[in-house]
Amino acid sequence: MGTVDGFARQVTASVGGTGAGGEGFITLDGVEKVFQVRRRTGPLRRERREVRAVDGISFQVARGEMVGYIGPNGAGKSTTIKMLTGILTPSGGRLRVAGIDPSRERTRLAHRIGVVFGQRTTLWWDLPLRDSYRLMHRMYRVPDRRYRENLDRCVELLDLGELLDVPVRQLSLGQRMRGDIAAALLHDPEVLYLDEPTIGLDVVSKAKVRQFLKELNADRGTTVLLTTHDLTDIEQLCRRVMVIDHGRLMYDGSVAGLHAVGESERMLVVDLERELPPIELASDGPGPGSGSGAGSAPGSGSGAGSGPVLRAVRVEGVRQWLAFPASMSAAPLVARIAAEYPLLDLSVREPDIEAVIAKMYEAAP
Ligand SMILES: Nc1ncnc2c1ncn2[C@@H]1O[C@H](COP(=O)(O)OP(=O)(O)OP(=O)(O)O)[C@@H](O)[C@H]1O
Repeated sequence: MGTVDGFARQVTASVGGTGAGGEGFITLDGVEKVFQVRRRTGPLRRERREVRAVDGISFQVARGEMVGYIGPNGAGKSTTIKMLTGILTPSGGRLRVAGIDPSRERTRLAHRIGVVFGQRTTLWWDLPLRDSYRLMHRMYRVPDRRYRENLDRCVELLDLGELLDVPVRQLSLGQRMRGDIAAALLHDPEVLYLDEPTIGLDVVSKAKVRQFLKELNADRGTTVLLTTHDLTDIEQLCRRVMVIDHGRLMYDGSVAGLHAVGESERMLVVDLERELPPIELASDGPGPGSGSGAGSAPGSGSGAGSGPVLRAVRVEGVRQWLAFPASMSAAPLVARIAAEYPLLDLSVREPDIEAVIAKMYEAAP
């Protein structure tokens, strides 16, 4: 752990984006959460054990920021969010959201925050969406006009028109998620916590949710803290990302910086017109097979002087998996491949969070 701690200090110091001085809109200062758990160790014996779910985390988020909060399973993400909503009380440290201590003034804070837990719904299972929203209107005492405006906006942007009279239990996961996001926004919260908002969604639903969040943040200046296992969510939505592992902040900085620190790789998966030797492209020159049309057979050489920036790591018939540094833009590589190889189809795969974090550990001094 010592090495990793040293590494964490190094990356947060060098790439960190918390900004010194002043109080953030969301501020955590040495926040801890320790759970006491009992475990049966024999027929009559029970052992008490401490789980340090959050272990001294400090960061600040400015008003209007959209920040990714990522980490492997059990890292402490949900526990942090629960403390930020006031559901859980920290065991130590100081925490403020919009100047409010969440666990002490949970009700007051509730009017200023919205929460979406992707794995659970805040909607009433047997009621149509419209009725759940009416109940929330009353609960949060949202002025009528404001409520109607917010509802109309969410219905339009989240494409909920056809679904308002459908009981929640009959909605698909993607429809329910959009319904939940609308529910979290009816009272105009200044902060939105999203815990896995795209989990289990298909590509189209994910795109809808992401587009909506982008617009929400841009138009309304809503501060967003986003927890996800999908790095594409982070790539598309957040300029800043924090990584936690074992309850500690491992990294706080840009998404590109995360890839650089973790030396992670993205993958282009290409389908070619015919089987070819493994593709390799050098960073500073035309790829192999220049002048090749569909009829030529490009070789696997690379430009002089530098190593390959993209290389095939797997070949199966006409399909090749081409790895390249995740900090690089895929666009110029795609253009080169399309120009130089007989390309039929192509997709980009993002590295998963576990792989990026594993690389961070490997890279730790
Ligand atoms: N109520 C609880 N009682 C005891 N331990 C808990 C409790 N809630 C969480 N933990 C433990 O705290 C640690 C962090 O859990 P948490 O749910 O915050 O992780 P996470 O990063 O959100 O994980 P995931 O990505 O799997 O949702 C885990 O070891 C978990 O088992």
